[in-house]
Amino acid sequence: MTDRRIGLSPAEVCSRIGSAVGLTLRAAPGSLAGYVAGTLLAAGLPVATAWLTRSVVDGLVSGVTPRWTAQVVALAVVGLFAAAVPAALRYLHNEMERAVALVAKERLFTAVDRIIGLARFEDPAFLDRLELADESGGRGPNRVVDGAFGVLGGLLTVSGFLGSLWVVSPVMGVLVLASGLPVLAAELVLSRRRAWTNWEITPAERRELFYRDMLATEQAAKEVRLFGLGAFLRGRMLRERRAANAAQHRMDRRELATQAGLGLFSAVVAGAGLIWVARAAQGGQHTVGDIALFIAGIVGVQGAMAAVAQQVATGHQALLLFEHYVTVLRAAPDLPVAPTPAALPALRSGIEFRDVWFRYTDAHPWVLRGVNLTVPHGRTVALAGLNGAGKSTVVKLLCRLYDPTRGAVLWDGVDIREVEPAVLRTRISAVFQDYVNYEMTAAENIGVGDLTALGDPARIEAAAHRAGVHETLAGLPDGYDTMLSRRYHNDPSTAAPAAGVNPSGGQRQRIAIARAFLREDRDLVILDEPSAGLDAEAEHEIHTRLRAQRAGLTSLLISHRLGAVRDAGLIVVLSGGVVAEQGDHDALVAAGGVYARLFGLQAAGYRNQGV
Ligand SMILES: Nc1ncnc2c1ncn2[C@@H]1O[C@H](COP(=O)(O)OP(=O)(O)OP(=O)(O)O)[C@@H](O)[C@H]1O
Repeated sequence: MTDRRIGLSPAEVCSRIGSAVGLTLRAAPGSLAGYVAGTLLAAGLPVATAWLTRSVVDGLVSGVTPRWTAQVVALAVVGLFAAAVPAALRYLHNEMERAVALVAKERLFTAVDRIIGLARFEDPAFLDRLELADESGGRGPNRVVDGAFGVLGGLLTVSGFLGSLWVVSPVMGVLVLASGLPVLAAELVLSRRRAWTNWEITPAERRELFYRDMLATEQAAKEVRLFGLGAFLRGRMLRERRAANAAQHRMDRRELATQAGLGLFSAVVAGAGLIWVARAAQGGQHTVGDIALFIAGIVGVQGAMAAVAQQVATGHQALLLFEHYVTVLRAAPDLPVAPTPAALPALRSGIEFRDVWFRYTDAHPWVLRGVNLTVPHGRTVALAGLNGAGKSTVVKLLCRLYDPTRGAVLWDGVDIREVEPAVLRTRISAVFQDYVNYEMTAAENIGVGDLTALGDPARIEAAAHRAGVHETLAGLPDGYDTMLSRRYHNDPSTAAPAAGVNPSGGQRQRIAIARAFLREDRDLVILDEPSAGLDAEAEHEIHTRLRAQRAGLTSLLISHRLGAVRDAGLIVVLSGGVVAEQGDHDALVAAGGVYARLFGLQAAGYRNQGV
């Protein structure tokens, strides 16, 4: 996924055009049919105008007949179509664009949802590609369709006008056609360059978005104001914009120079042709109608050739961008999936880390260096250790958000890599250290823990009760339907939408715990710092509830407050990437190691405060 190549082989071009047309056909078949018919009709209209003009002009010179009158009427009808078709095409185009964008987004984010682990979301090149895929998936297919049928229509116009030129001078026809080839080649080079520029500026544009968020979101507003970061962040944001602008400016200059050169070249060819035909007409070789036809022909061929080149370039650029979309859609799984996944019966014996080594990438240091650890069925294991010891990493490996670099995580002896990741995850309930605050209603914030509970207020309230947050949520302006965000209204269509609220840190933590309570029937409960933001009373209360909740369940508890872990049947201390100590509280205190030192420090802190 980190491939930054820009370019497609002819086979890839055909396959991508097929994908884009297929996507459009599926999303908007009626609009596509109308658009193709309209494009081809629009292509024939200028040629029909030129030929009819010639006949009308010659008819005027030679005398008015009923046939001449019919030609005048036909010219007027063609004019009517010429006026109406572009507007109809624009309408159909917009219809197609909206329909295709919807289907493309659905497919893109279904593919993103299939990503098993987290590593891809930490790969800047993938994130750049995803950004372009989202952008090009919406408009890309339409541009490819525009390009493909625009080229077809353009070629139709070119051949029609070539016929006109041929009548007057075959040599001139060939010359004008040949003069279009450099235009086509130059436009192709430009389109490739523009696609590269888009790829090149995406990192700057993503960083610009980051600074924009820092400047305009409530989460960052406190620190930005207190630390006076506004000008600093604004400067950084504008620096990224300037870098992107500079790349686009270079591209625009290149395009301007190329197109000015091409325009001059076309003008010279057209001027030479005009002088030649005017001289020939003076010599009596051509009629007035011939001259009119020649002028329309040369302008038409050059205009249509330029339009074809432009369409080829736009289509080519759209294809190159569309490639990002196709690449994300067809990406190989980020973590290996077993061809025939093993069944995952209810946990009976326990979960084992067997000689697990792990680093986030080859460029990162080892976090775990041969961890051997067992979480026995029906028991609570507490994980302790200093900041950065690897406790949350153990949690991520358990949920298979990464695979061990070496060694294995076994569920009743079955390597979790052999199991369907979605099945494994249905067996786990978790409160992550960096749990999510969903900008949704209170009920939804809890209900996302188990989507089957979303329409079941009784279940949601029961979970909130147990997390000790029911009174708070029931007392909100709209009860459980209150939006837990002040950035969005719940229902903006109502005359006075209820105000959203920002829960306190501890309330949010209780909501995250309620979410985990919804999944109480799972085999494994993971609690990574579940009470870090709670006051002492709430912490005591929550731990009592969690203890009751965990009774008989298999659980992994991480907490820096060692008072909260002392009751765990087994306490495991991670240090230096290995299990440095393990045992129950008394054994570890007696051993006088890392745990005893940390516990002693915390206990002394409380004693010194006279508690
Ligand atoms: N996604 C990541 N990519 C690279 N390194 C990471 C990533 N996540 C964590 N690390 C590194 O791995 C090490 C272990 O981190 P981890 O979060 O597992 O520690 P922890 O024991 O949970 O710490 P804490 O007590 O501070 O929560 C740290 O050095 C951290 O910088």
